[in-house]
Amino acid sequence: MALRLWRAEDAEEWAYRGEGAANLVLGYCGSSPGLVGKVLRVQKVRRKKSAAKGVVREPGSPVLTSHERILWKDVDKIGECTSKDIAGQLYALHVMSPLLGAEHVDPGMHVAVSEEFLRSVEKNILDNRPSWRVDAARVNTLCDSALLMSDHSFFPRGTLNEDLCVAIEIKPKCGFLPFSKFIKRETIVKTRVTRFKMHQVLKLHEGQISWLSEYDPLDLFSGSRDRMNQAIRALFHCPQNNFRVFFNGSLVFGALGGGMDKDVVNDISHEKNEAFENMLKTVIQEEHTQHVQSFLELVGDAIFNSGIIDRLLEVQKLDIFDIEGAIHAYYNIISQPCLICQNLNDADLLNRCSSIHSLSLEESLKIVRGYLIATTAKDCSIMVSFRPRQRNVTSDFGSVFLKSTGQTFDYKAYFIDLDMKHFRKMPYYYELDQKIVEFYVNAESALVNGINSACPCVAQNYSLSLSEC
Ligand SMILES: O=P(O)(O)O[C@@H]1[C@@H](OP(=O)(O)O)[C@H](OP(=O)(O)O)[C@H](O)[C@H](OP(=O)(O)O)[C@H]1OP(=O)(O)O
Ligand SMILES: Nc1ncnc2c1ncn2[C@@H]1O[C@H](COP(=O)(O)OP(=O)(O)OP(=O)(O)O)[C@@H](O)[C@H]1O
Ligand SMILES: [Zn+2]
Repeated sequence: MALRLWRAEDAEEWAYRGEGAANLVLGYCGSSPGLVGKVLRVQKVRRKKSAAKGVVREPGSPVLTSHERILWKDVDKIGECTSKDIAGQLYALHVMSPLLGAEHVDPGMHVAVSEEFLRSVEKNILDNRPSWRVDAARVNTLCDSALLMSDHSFFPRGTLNEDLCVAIEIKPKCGFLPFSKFIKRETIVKTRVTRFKMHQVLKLHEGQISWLSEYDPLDLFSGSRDRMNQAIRALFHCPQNNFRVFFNGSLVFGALGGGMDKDVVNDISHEKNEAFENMLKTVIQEEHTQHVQSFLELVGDAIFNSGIIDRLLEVQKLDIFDIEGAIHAYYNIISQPCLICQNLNDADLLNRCSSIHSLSLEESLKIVRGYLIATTAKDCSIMVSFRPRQRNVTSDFGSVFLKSTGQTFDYKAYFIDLDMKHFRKMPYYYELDQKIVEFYVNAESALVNGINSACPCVAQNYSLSLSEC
């Protein structure tokens, strides 16, 4: 089945499921037994190429650049890969899965697809895609393969209650504060305010969001059940591209296509979304009207019990030096003068950074590898699926007991989007980091100096949260 080339007529069996910046995901709606319960992840290509986001590659040439082949030389066969899907699959399998736990990762398998299949898919799903995603990128119809993976919004077939499954998706982002000695005095705020919080302010200013989220990744990663539940409630309140809920594979809460869904904020005690409300009533046997609270409690408990978030934090922390340290190792690897050191005027810091420049190539590679792996872990998502457990039926899945209703649920937790982050993006990562921090520091001091001197969009949303810093 997997080796057969998929043709235009096969496209009808695939429905739009979602997308991020780089890939589009389709859910299988046909009846072929080998494909039921699968999703297909197809690559997109940006309509406008930017220096940071992509390079044009000759067909048949290796996917990895020469520096990336050195960086990932220990990953079997990845250097020779001429297909992005295969390279991505090898990276998820050999780099991310051992770190995050094979039981939480499905690296998928690649399947051969024809150009006509991809063209038909693109045409069929066009109306389901958010328009800003359509404007930004289209299906890469020149790809000859795609990635077939388990659909994490379902439980595997052949089990009871197979048509009742709720799944949540969380993009947790970075869950710790950096403490690297390479962080400049001007950006030291990074050691006390999360990247997520600072980035929100820039996103608001740039019109990517309309509200500042109160979600604090430090709560989700805290290891405290109460703080985790608080994080889940904040995600529910303002989901942006960080929280979604699916019922039997269909989105019932949050924004489709990774959209920021600009104007959505939700009230836990007064749910207005009918599809979500109906789903909750089907699944949560709550006599009162506390369905949302009970559901969020269930999500928090399952994530807490699974330990998945602790695993993720460990991998994120492979970013030991922060981008302000790792960038120097990048310049060692490309054997070029360090543009960061050239512009530093703090003698002590310069001295510390020069210690990185005297490291060996192997040590520099280790720093950048750690940084890039951590970047994947800071950008991936987790999907947790639930179904009510049948009485007296044994189950291979984890279980979570919902105190407020006395129900027991099976759950399973998986990571998605474990793509390799590109070495050539290191200078971009540095620039974005500085931009986020600089904007936040300016917004903060403008607010301290008086609300009127701050940019109006930030002032409106931001004055409340400033006191927390
Ligand atoms: O840089 P960040 O933290 O904004 O993360 C980017 C994400 O933005 P977010 O802030 O989560 O909305 C961004 O997500 P959206 O497109 O905003 O949904 C991508 O995941 C991007 O990854 P890539 O370009 O596909 O490799 C992400 O870029 P990487 O930094 O992970 O490469
Ligand atoms: N295995 C899966 N099962 C069910 N749904 C999935 C699966 N993989 C992805 N999805 C859905 O498709 C969406 C897009 O997938 P994914 O995050 O892999 O895209 P991406 O382009 O790599 O994202 P990013 O913008 O972070 O780079 C996800 O947000 C999720 O809703
Ligand atoms: Zn340097």
